[in-house]
Amino acid sequence: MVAAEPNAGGALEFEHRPTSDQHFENALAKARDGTRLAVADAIELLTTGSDSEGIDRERKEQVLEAADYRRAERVGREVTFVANLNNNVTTACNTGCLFCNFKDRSDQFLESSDVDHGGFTKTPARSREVVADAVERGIYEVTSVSGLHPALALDAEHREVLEASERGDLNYRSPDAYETDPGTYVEQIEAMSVDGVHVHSMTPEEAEHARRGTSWSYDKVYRRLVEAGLDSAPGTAAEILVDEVRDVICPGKIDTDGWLDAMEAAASVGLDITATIMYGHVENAAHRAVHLDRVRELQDRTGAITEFIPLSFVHQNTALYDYGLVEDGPSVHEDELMIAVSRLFFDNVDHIQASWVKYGDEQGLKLLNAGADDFMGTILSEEITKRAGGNFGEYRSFDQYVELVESIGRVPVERSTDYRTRRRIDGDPPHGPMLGPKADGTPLIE
Ligand SMILES: C[S@@+](CC[C@H](N)C(=O)[O-])C[C@H]1O[C@@H](n2cnc3c(N)ncnc32)[C@H](O)[C@@H]1O
Ligand SMILES: Nc1c(NC[C@H](O)[C@H](O)[C@H](O)CO)[nH]c(=O)[nH]c1=O
Ligand SMILES: N[C@@H](Cc1ccc(O)cc1)C(=O)O
Ligand code: SF4
Repeated sequence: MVAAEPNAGGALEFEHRPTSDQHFENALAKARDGTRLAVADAIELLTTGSDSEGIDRERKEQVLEAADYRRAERVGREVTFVANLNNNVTTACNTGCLFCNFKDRSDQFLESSDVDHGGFTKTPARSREVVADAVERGIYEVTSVSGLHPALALDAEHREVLEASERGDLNYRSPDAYETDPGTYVEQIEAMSVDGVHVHSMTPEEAEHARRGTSWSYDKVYRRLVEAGLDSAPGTAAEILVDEVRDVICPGKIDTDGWLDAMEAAASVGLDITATIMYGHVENAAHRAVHLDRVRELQDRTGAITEFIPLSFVHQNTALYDYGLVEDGPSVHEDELMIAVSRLFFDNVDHIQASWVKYGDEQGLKLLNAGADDFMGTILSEEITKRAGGNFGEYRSFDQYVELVESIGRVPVERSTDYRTRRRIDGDPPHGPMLGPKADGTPLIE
């Protein structure tokens, strides 16, 4: 046995408790034979049995083995990755999520401020330069998620509504007040759409910011963004899709139903979406299990989720840690079980990602033998994890990818964001991307 989950509810009194009337052995049998798992089964598997404290090593290995078997059966031996760039537009954000150290309070960005905050805002022209440089080097996807800068509006029409509003509660301020103008979401998406690059952007929280002060539907917002060049939407801002947890860690964010509505709207206008869970803070295994169930139902309704991405909470520089609400992030055992149970629970999502920026190489490889089959992308730049205290780096070369994937006897495969195009990588190094319009096999990083 190993130590109990460090933050399993802690001092917080939650309605959802990590117990069930299912038995671990029954849940494992269901998982092995591919029967659709219930929330109670997921609780048993995530806790290796809710009737005893701590994680049982032998049972954990049984769960990981079942997940590895399911992965092989479902997607085979390929491990995929994408040649992408991460371009965060701004760190200005007043939402105040207690797990996030990416953000800087927006008044520090005012023309009149002389505070040195270390954050940044990019104009659409600057975003275009950054993306154009990376496209020239061979990337074909840009992921862009940002703080909810008060000057950001969906488009010119939205800006007019916000400028005219007498309401003081809209988290809006004219761009002229700031040192750097981020433009509108539409301008940013248009700017980042360089030479057919796939633009992966606009989380549900950003979509909400892009309609504040109006009665516009999420459909309308995503439709407008698709016109501007948006190709798919990231399912971050999910955190834990149970409101009693959101009330603690991100009280300023949209609630569970809001997140689900926004994702469903993105899917309804034809966008692929991803889904995430950020785990290992104040929540317990029951919350994780309910979260998986809500995402699985969303996928039953939409079929639009290309991959599920567990995001291991990085605790070091966060308010949750400073306030003593958590002592740590998730343990290695919790990370492994989160990946494995995601694979076993999702009979309707093909791909489970091991995010190297969160887990590092060594553990990332282990997770590829515990249910995961995707190893993220090259990203080239990273601020969210780094600012929270993570230290697994900011970029990856294709040569590194090939070496890592082959070291565990699997097949390295370059993929497009939507997984519809794939290329097996073999032959001698140096390796570089081949799938994008300007990708000619030249290594991104030498
Ligand atoms: C920083 S936000 C940026 C986009 C937008 N502001 C939003 O909240 O949707 C993107 C995601 O990063 C993840 N994140 C932030 N801080 C983190 C941390 N300390 N550890 C792990 N993931 C974190 C969260 O899942 C969050 O939804
Ligand atoms: N593209 C992926 C990323 N990109 C980096 C994120 O934007 C972010 O900085 C970080 O993950 C913070 O939560 N990250 C992934 O984990 N997976 C991706 O596919
Ligand atoms: N790119 C991934 C994961 C991700 C994106 C942004 C993040 O801040 C964190 C994770 C997605 O599609 O959702
Ligand atoms: S997670 Fe997003 S909304 Fe929350 S504080 Fe960070 S940047 Fe702002």
